[in-house]
Amino acid sequence: MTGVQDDTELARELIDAVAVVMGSVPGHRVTHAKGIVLRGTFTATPRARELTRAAHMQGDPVPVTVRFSNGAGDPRCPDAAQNDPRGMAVKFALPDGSETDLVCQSWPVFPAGTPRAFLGLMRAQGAGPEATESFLAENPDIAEALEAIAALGDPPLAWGAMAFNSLVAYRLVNADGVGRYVRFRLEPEAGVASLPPEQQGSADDDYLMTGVLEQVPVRHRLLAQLAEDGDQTTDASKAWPAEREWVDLGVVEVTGPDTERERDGDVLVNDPMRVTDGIEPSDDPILHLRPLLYAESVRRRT
Ligand code: HEM
Repeated sequence: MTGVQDDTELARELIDAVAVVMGSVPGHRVTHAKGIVLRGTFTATPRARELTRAAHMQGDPVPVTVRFSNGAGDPRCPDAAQNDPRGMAVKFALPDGSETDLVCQSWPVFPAGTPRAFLGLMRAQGAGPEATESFLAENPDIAEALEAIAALGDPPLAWGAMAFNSLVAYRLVNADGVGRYVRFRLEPEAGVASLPPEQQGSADDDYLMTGVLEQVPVRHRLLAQLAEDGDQTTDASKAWPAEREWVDLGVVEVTGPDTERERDGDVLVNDPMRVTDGIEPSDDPILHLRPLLYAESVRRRT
């Protein structure tokens, strides 16, 4: 049995281990240290409100704050880094003044299904290639997830050419109280494209962050993959069968730079457990630990 104390300790251990692997720099986010905060709108499709009664899914446009980020812990990491878990976090401003967050990353699956398994991987990677090799030999599921991750085309051509996944599942609940488990994906309207290999060596260190300001408006469709009865909803390291239906919930349109957040001591936190009525967290243990992980990161960066 685990308690709040155990989870807080686990979060601290995990942050310590991740900081080594991700090259974290004190005073900055432990991961996803380099990013750009933008603003825009989200407009839901009619299909969205059939699945959820969430306020931003009823069809009227709502303002959003979007942060695109590299995954590394170093705020100076070059944007053309390989194998980086990049992020797109969307904060929706709801009509009642509250917020709901969607936190997605570029990997197709998470490497491990539980916080302890991920801690094992981080400690092995932190110890070096030999330790990693024997850890992966003992954990074939994690080795398999890492293969799926390595197959991703990285780095992207632009933020508007990359797809991002929630990986963890949520339950959408509609006005009749009918619930359905989903995983979210933000799919670029312009299509997915990688930076051509011949440009990777010469790309500007900030080409993603500065490029997006010239490319706005940038649009991502918010898709929901529908689970079917019997699909597991607590292990983000396992993809659902490819034939599961994808539903178009609406469009996130980024229109320009945000001029308010992260100034004068403002702390922007995107929390995957901050969800409004009509969206419920699944029982995924990684999802439930993330507020503690992110709070520990905030302690170290503020
Ligand atoms: C489904 C799995 C996960 C996804 C999709 C995900 C995605 C993200 C994204 C997109 C951000 C940037 C948020 C922003 O721009 O404000 C972020 C932040 C962060 N993530 Fe995760 N993450 C996941 C799991 C984890 C795990 C297991 C750890 C373990 C240490 C972790 C550690 C962090 C930390 C330390 C931050 C910085 C938090 C802050 O200072 O605000 N994440 N994550």
